[in-house]
Amino acid sequence: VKSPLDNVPGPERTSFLKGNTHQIFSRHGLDYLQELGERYGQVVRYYAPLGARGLYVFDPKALNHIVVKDQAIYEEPRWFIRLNRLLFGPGLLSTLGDHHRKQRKLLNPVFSINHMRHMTPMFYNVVHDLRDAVAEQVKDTPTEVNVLDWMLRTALELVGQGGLGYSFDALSAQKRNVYGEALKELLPTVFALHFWRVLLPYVSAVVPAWVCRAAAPFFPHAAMQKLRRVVGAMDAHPRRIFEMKKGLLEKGDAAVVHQVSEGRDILSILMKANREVDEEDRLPEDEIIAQMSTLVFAATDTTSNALARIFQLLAEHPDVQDRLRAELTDAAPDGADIPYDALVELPYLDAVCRETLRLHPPASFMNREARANAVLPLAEPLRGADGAPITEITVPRGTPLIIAIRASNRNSALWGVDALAWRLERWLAPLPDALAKAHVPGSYANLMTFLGGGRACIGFKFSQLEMKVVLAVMLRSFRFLPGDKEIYWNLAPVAYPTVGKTSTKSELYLKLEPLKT
Ligand code: HEM
Repeated sequence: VKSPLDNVPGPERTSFLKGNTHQIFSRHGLDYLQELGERYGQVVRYYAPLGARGLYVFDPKALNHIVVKDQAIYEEPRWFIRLNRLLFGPGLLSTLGDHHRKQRKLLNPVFSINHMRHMTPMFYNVVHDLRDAVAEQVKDTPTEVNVLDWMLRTALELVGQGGLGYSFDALSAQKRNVYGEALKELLPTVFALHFWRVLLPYVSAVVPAWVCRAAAPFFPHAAMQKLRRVVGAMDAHPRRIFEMKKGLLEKGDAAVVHQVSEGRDILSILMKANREVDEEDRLPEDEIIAQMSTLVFAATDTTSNALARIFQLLAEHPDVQDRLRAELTDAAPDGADIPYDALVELPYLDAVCRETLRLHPPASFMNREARANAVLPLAEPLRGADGAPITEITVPRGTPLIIAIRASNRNSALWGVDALAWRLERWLAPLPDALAKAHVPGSYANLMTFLGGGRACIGFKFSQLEMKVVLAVMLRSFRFLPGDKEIYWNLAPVAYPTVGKTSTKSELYLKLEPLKT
C-alpha cells in the first residue's frame, strides 16, 4: 500500500512484520539511531510493524509543532497511555488533554524553584547519608564501587523523602533495596516487550481486565512474567503511604510536620492543596495515589543513570574532575553545604550537568501518534525520493512519530562540528547562532532532554538539584577513577549501563578513593 510518507527518505525494512522497529527499539540500537539521523536528514521515514510508516523527527520546526503548537494532535500513543495506566494508575503519564492539564495544574506549584530551595536541606541530609555509607565501603585505598547502585538508592530515597515524605531506608548498605531493584528492571523489561506492547490497546479493548489479570500468569513469555513480578513489588508501597498521610492530615498540621520531610514533601502539599481547591479541580484519591507511583518511577531511573554517566565521564577526564572540585571547594572552603542559590549559580558545575544531559540524554526518544491528519512544516528542506525538495510533510492520522531527543541534542547543524564531543567550554561562551535561531522547543537549555510543551518533565528542577547536591558532596569526599570493568550503555526508554555488551544487569563500576579533609 502506498503512503504519502514514501517520498520521505529512510531505511529499507528487513521484516514486514516488524518493519525497522527491531533495529530502533533494540538495546543495542544507540548506534543505529545515530546513523539514521546522519544518513537521511532531520526527518526520517521508518517502517513500523505490518507495513505502517512512522517518522523519526529532530527538525527543530517540526519538533515545535509536535510538542507545542499541535500538541493536541501529536498525543502520546494509545499503547503508551494504556501501559502506563496498568503500571502506575491514572497519573500524569497516563492521562491526556484536559484531564492531564487539570492534574498538571495542581502539581506544578510543588515543583517551583521556591519549593526546591525549601527542600535543599533535606537533599543534603540524604546525600550525607550516601557519603557516609560509601565511606564505609571505601576505606583508604581506591576501591571498586557500583556507582549506579548507590545513585539508584539515593534517587529513590530523595523522591521518597522529598516526594512522599517517606523514607525507603534505601541507603543502608546491608538492606536489599527491593523497590529500587524493581524500578530498575521495569523499563528494560517493557522495552523487551516492544512488539507486544503495541497490541495492548487492542487486547484491552476486547478482553476484560479481569480476564487479562487471570490469564497473565500463564502467558508464555519470560519478559512478561518478569514484568508481573516487578509491578507486584512496586504496587505494595503507594497505597500504604497514602493512607498513612491521610491519617496525618486528618489529625492536623502538627502531625503533618512530624514526618521525615517536616510536611514539605510534594505529596503532603498536594494532598493539602487538593482539599482546598474547588470541587471541579479536585483530584480523586486514585489519581493522587497514581501520581505517587508515577513520580517515584519518573524520578528514579532517569536521574540515577544521568548521575552514573556524569561520574563515569569525570573519572575519564581527571582534569575536568579537578577543576570542578576546585570550584566546589572555593564555594565553601570550610567544607560546609553550599546553599541553594550559590549552588545553582556555579558555572562549571552547571556546564558539567548540561553537557552530559545534552550528549547523553537518559531518554533517547519519546513516542507520539498523530490523532488527526496534519501537516508538519520543516526548518530544513529534505530531498524527496522523487528528487524534489520537501518543505512540509503530510502526516496521515495514526502515524507513529519518534521525537528524536538524542539526535536533536547532537544535531551538528545547530551545535557545530564538535556536536559529538563532551566539551564543557561550549556552555561557558555564547552558544552558536544557528542554535539560537532554531528555537528548539526544549524546556531546558535548548535541549530536548526534558522535552518541552505541556508534557515536559515536571521534575527537571528537582533532578537538577539532586545532581548538583550529589556532585557537591561526593566530589569533595572522593576521587573518582576508572574501574577495571568495561562500561557499555544500552538503549532503553532510559539508557542504562552494563558490564560489557552481553550482560543484561544494569551496573556501573568506578574506583573511589577517599580524599583527606
Ligand atoms: C535526568 C533526569 C530526568 C529526565 C531526563 C527526565 C525526562 C523526562 C521526559 C523526557 C519526560 C516526558 C515524557 C513524555 O513525553 O511522556 C518526563 C516527564 C515527566 N517527568 Fe521527568 N525526567 C527526569 C527526572 C525527573 C524527576 C526527578 C521527576 C520527579 C521528581 C520527574 C517527573 C516527571 C513526571 C511526573 C513526568 C510526566 C509529566 C507529564 O506528563 O505532565 N522527572 N521526564
